[in-house]
Amino acid sequence: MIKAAINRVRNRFLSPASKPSAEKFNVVTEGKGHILFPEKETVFYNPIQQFNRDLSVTCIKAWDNLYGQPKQEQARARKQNKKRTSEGRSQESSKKRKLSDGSEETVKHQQQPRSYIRILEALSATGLRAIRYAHEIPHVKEIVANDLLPAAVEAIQRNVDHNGVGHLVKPNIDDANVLMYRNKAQHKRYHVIDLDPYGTVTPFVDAALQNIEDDGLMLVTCTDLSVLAGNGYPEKCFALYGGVNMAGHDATHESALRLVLNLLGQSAAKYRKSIEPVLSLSIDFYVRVFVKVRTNPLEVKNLQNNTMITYMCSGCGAYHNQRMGRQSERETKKGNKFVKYSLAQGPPVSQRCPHCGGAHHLTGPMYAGPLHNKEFIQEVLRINREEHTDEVYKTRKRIEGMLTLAQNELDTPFYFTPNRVSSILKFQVPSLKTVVAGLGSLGYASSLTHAQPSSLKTDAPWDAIWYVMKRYCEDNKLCNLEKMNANSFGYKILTNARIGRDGDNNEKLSFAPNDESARVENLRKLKIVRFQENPERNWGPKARPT
Ligand SMILES: C[S@@+](CC[C@H](N)C(=O)[O-])C[C@H]1O[C@@H](n2cnc3c(N)ncnc32)[C@H](O)[C@@H]1O
Ligand SMILES: [Zn+2]
Repeated sequence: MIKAAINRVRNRFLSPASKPSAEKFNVVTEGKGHILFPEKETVFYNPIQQFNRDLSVTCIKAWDNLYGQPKQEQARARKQNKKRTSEGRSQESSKKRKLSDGSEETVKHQQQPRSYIRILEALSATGLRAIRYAHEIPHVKEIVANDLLPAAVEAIQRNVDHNGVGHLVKPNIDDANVLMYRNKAQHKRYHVIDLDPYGTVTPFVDAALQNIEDDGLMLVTCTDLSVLAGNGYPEKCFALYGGVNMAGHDATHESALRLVLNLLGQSAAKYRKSIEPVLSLSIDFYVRVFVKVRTNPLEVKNLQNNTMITYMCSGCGAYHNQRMGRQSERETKKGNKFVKYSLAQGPPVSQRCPHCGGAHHLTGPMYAGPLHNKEFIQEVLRINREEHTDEVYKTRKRIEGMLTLAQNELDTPFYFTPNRVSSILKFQVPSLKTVVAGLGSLGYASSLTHAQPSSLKTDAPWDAIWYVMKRYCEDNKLCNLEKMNANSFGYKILTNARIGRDGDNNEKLSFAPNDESARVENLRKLKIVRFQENPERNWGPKARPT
């Protein structure tokens, strides 16, 4: 039936006699793929997304090395053991080899990794991504490049032919959900599912989660940042993602990531599956998350505790996270350990912010756990450094920069921008290293974030952040209370006697360089490339072609 549909499309748009000739088209090369473009653009292609595609190639390779191949090997070993046991032979998988001096050497049998990876690119447009996966990722067995539009599938077929990857890439015309549910019915699963839609991914999540192999990698883009990170559509954000973003706050881009992960985690739980984010990035005008999915009812029980709501002060930006549930390890009378799940207690804050008196806004629920798996990032960075070149991977430096930042991020949710908090207190912003040193002297860790330049993640509570900022202002005689409006949030913070009441902190606080500030400074000195070089004019999300 699918073949018939493709043939229909092929016959309609591309008669067999009219084999594509490159002269009729402009050729665009990206990575190792070459795409033929008709002069009149009818199918979606955005060159700015090369970063997304370069990164995705590298991440799938990392997934293959860390999880895919080891799992294949385990399965193979299990199969071999079963076979040997049933044949009553020795478990040793080795052979004797005669050496020239007549002695014997034991040779371990090393199996070469076989091609096994099945990839589904559910929303493929030109097929460029699928074609690049075919050219650039080892151990690929099959890639389905699917799109709903006949013109897109015609382009995919043309590009597959032009690239000579017909043995790997299968163009398919279908609604992505219909295709994934049909696959499910036929017990056909994919190791990697890539969802790169216009706008939100929400309509495709349920089907994809049911169509992925255990321990498979799901790659998800959302470009609807006006909803996920803007301040105009809280109701739409809630409807699509089951939570509200931190509108107007510097950390709204991280809350966008956490909302997408919330959607994935909540949806997966319905099918007794859990997600593990291995890399979650806020990039230019979109978010891209990479999650490992597995059937694991025990892990699903952690979802409640791994979900939080966040109270965000509309005055000074202080935030307070509250997990939706509690869990603790207990022991039965017989000494058997078990986990007790219970209700969270609250509210953890009052209606008004204790620092500035501003109103608390409720945001979330959203994902509360770590955004990345550091081992995974390390492998992506290794591949990027050792196996890729600038010639093919034009965004290689940016991958290095962004992932180095991500790798060094603290796991604690959100961040603040010293620039913003200084403007609330109305004094000139201290350097990042000064703020980090101050927090470090009180025993708190800090890091940069990939999501926002000149911003700090810290495990310090807001009491400590405001205390450090206030003391810096006082010690350097920068405060100008007389000139401040007594109703302003800054004035209220500077005159708030509660902040810094802890005498211990008063003595410990120092802005002299320390290990924390040295670590953050070293990272800043790496001259990290966060933004894509030479973006084209008016670059950004692209509209659907008409
Ligand atoms: C943003 S583009 C994909 C870009 C592509 N992944 C790349 O890297 O260049 C989104 C594509 O999804 C297709 N699409 C939209 N809704 C769909 C659906 N329900 N099923 C299948 N394809 C769909 C559109 O025709 C469009 O080609
Ligand atoms: Zn406040």
